[in-house]
Amino acid sequence: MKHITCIDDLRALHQRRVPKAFFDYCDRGSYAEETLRANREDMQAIKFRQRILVDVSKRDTSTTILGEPATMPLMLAPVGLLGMQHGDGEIHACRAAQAAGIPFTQSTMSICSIEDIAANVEKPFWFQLYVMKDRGFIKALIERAIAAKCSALVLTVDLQVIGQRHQDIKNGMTVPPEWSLSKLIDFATKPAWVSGVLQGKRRTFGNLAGHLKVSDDITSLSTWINSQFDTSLNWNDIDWIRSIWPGKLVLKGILDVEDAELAAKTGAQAIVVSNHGGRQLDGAPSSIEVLPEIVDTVGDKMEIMFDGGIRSGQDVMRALALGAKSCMIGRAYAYGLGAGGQAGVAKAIDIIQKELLTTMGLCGVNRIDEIDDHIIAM
Ligand SMILES: Cc1cc2nc3c(=O)[nH]c(=O)nc-3n(C[C@H](O)[C@H](O)[C@H](O)COP(=O)(O)O)c2cc1C
Repeated sequence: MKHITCIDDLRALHQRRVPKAFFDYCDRGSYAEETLRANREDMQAIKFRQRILVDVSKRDTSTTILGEPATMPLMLAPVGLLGMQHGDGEIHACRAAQAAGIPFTQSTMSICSIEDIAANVEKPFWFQLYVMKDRGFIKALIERAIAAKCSALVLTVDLQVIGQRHQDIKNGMTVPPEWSLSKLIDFATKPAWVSGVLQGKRRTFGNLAGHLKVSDDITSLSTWINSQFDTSLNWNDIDWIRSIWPGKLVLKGILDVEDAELAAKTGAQAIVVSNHGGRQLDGAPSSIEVLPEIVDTVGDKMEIMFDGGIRSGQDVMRALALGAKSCMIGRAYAYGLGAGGQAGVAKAIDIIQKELLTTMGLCGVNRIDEIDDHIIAM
């Protein structure tokens, strides 16, 4: 990994090492990808004030996230199917996060189960929940997260209806998965990926397999999932979740100031300002565009987390400057996982931390809590 100097390098390596269908699943967005692009373009439009001759010899990225110490204001976002980017991907990503001293969030749609991860890592991790129609299964899933000592529940609220990703359909990432000669040839040219995934514990949805009345193969479980997204889900259901989950609750997928105000009344400790990485409502604003207004409205009532378009420490600095307390990365670490397993995720985190430290120095700040909009060039 010596010649890997930035997240784009990890992305290029991921693209070379992992079959196209899985790389595209990670990389692309919904419909015309306007929101996916806006996440990056609006981020890059924010410019820093370069400050000089400030003593920046005591720079430190440490902070707290949900009241727990963290080495930097960064978390690994829930990303589905990590175990298809690299065998046992969820375990590798969680280990890298814990070694770096930051939280890892497991997706409901992961390949490893909650129990697989808990048995293979040293510290508690966060669990992300999609609420399905089968409330008996969801209750049991929350109870499994409690039993595994997960330290926060991240309830994703922006996926009642699924945005279409054209490229997934073209690549046969469908239910049932489509097999073509070109796909088989693609797999055959990625032997390291194939052997890694074959050596992994599972090749299906680990949190679902063995817990439903349908068969455990990926096609049956995908069909079940597609029939289970609950379009009737609403604010009242949060009380039901809170009656089962006693711990810290984070609502992920808030993009509108009115929703942020409603979220602040639920008793959740935090929200993630997010548009699901441009994978859901295409034409929605970028997360960074709406962040300041949401911070102004509810920033004193709950912890504001941010995601969408972060590919560098500079981007973390931008989100913090606009009021986020911490940031999640999705693709940035998934590229690392596809590029090189646990070492690749560790590299992604290390790149972002070093960039953040340097950017702090060049903007004349030493501590995370000194970062605010005074570092932005207006
Ligand atoms: C491949 C992929 C799968 C994802 N799966 C989930 C998921 O299972 N649950 C969830 O809440 N968010 C999911 N997300 C959204 C991420 O948690 C996060 O909001 C998004 O990736 C942030 O944008 P970024 O990729 O630009 O950092 C996924 C994102 C990607 C790229």
